[in-house]
Amino acid sequence: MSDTQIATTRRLQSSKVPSSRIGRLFHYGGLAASLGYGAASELLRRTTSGPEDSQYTSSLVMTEANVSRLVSKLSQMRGAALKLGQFMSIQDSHLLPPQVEEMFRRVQDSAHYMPDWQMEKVLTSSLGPSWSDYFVSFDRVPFAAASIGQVHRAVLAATSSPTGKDEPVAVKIQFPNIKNSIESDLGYVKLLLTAGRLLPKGLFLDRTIRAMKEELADECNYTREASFLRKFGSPEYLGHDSRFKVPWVWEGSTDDVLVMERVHGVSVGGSMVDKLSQQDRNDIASRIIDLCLMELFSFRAMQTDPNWTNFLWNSRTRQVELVDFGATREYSKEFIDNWLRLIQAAALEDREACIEWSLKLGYLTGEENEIMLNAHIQSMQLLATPFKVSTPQPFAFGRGTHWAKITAEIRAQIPVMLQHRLTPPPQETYSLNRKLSGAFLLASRLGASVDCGCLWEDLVSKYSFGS
Ligand SMILES: Nc1ncnc2c1ncn2[C@@H]1O[C@H](COP(=O)(O)OP(=O)(O)OP(=O)(O)O)[C@@H](O)[C@H]1O
Repeated sequence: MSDTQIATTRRLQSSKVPSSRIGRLFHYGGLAASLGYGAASELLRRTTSGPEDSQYTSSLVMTEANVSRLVSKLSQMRGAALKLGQFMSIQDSHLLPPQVEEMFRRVQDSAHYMPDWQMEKVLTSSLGPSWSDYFVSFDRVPFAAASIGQVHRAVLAATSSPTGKDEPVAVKIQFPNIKNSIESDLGYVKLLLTAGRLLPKGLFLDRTIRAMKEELADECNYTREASFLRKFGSPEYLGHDSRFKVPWVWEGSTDDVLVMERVHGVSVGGSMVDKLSQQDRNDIASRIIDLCLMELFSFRAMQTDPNWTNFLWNSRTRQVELVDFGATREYSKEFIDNWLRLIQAAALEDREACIEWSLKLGYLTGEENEIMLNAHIQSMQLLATPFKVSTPQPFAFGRGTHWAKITAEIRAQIPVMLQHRLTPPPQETYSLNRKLSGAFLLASRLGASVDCGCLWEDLVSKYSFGS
């Protein structure tokens, strides 16, 4: 097959990543012009003004042509633009109007990759002109493209590999200059999205964008990612836990090129789900929720991107293989102590304690009205439902279950909180909520039943508060 054929079958497109500031400015500027800026503003205002707005369901939504233009431009810009799509589509799903969600979903699906000469340039400057000597073979067409990089199949030569044998590896190569463009890209994307005055105030978009900026800067540092891969693979973390597999990292990896053991499982959220037995689905979901709890309360370091493609099921080894540690965050002991107290209070339906720990965490200022207090407490209690003593176990996720009703109820609280919120949620909760809701969503996708009460009890009984 030719490169083009391969790219087509994989839904990847080759296109030069605009790497200069001027180049990027030109791309965004051109996009705004092609959409007709005034029309775009009005369009976006109407489609992002939220469910309370009567125009929310209005027929004046983004036209198919405009959606396609945005999708293709944002996909080509990659970096911040694509990340924003991911961030919003996971974190704020059901908050954004369906057309905007659909746009982000399409941006996420339509990845591009660097042309060969640009990839060669990154590899040469990062690993040196003889970079290919490290490999027995190297597939020059990537098999996966992502927000800030692309991933190639290769075989690491025995002389370089940590096992002393030729080893199949995945080589993640970062797009050039991505890290230098974060700030300006996010600015342009925000401008395009909000066109000045558009999103509901409680979204605290500036705050969300600041959180994203920090996360993106971390994700552009593959050396940081490599250190978390090593940490999670160590015996103190998951090294001895046979339920999981964490790839090893080649020591020659750099800030821009990450070479790691290639794993062979398939995404747990994809179409393979239909082929799994109910027992396996329950087991996989249980492992993923347990992993979430271990990351939070035991490691205090969490891989916060709950994208399904980051959990791979290997039916031969019967392990959940974990990839993408770029979005790993660490949390202070104080934050985790307080957050655990809050969830415990919510699980016990103790309103006063819920307020107390929410104040400590900075969720509330103490000046909130009753409407906000009730919405906040109710949503925390709903979120804690799987862990409540009174909840029958195993807890069923998925369509038509109690959990489906709960998520609808949590969703109903969002516009209320957006309207009455006095302070943005604590910074840590952006990534934490994203991961937790992602894990529950995955359990729902798997239609799994999980004994969450047992997982929770086990955790609480082992946890020690304080330093
Ligand atoms: N070690 C590996 N073995 C096999 N496949 C891998 C490996 N690492 C990454 N991949 C594949 O490459 C894809 C993208 O990798 P990864 O998620 O690490 O990149 P990313 O830039 O952080 O992407 P995103 O921002 O979309 O999460 C993964 O979803 C997976 O399909």
